[in-house]
Amino acid sequence: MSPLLSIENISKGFSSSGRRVVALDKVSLAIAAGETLGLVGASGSGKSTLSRILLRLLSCDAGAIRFEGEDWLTLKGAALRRRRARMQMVFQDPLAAFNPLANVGTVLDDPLRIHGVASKHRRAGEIATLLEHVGLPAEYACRPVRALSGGQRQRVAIARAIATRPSLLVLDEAVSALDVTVRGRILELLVDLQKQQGIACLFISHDLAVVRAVSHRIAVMDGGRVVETGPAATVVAAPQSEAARALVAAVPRLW
Ligand SMILES: Nc1ncnc2c1ncn2[C@@H]1O[C@H](COP(=O)(O)OP(=O)(O)OP(=O)(O)O)[C@@H](O)[C@H]1O
Repeated sequence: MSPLLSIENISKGFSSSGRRVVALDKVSLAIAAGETLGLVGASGSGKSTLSRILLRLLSCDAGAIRFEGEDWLTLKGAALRRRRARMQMVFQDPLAAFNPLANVGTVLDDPLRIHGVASKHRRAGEIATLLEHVGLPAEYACRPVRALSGGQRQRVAIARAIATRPSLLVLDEAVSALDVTVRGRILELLVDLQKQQGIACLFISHDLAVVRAVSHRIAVMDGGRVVETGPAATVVAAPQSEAARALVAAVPRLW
């Protein structure tokens, strides 16, 4: 069976102060339907560049991406907008993605309306269900986003991401700004959602402990390349690359 997502030989360079920086060098990865792939690497290894290319926020120099059987990088206009419903994202700072003056109900109503997920009279019920999925009471729909805690905002960001019934969530440092207890709860929520709804996830973080908590497989990036891929437990217990060994050594007490 072909994977849900396949990233094939993606390369990207930047020119910075007259110097050429190779951010990605022939990166290839695949994610099966319902699978969580953790993408981990030190700062500057190329993780965010890859996620921006995947989300069509940045173009690449070479390579191809297939998503749900389509050539993802050549999709344009209305076709791309339609297909975006199937690949949603959660970033580190949800306030940057929301209108902070909006209330939670509006934040969740937008994707339901824009992508035609639910008719007008069904949308309030759909919003209540989304809030329930992420562990928030239905009355939170009336609260302004800016009045929520960081963890609650990230729950709303996750609810918004799953509103369009995606097959893939891209989570880029999605729990990095949260304190340890809240982070643990959000990770539990993501694992539960992934199990209940079978959504595949690309979970990007510099923190191996966080990636290990949610991922089936882990890919390790270093200097713009994927240097190791394997089952999460194997990569953590027996890292093969220098980069993976360094990441494991950074969290020694966990295993
Ligand atoms: N717009 C840009 N202009 C110039 N260089 C860039 C640009 N964006 C990224 N880079 C460089 O590309 C490389 C990869 O950066 P990237 O942000 O993808 O890494 P990262 O693994 O996500 O790091 P971090 O965890 O710190 O965000 C780095 O050397 C970075 O300096």
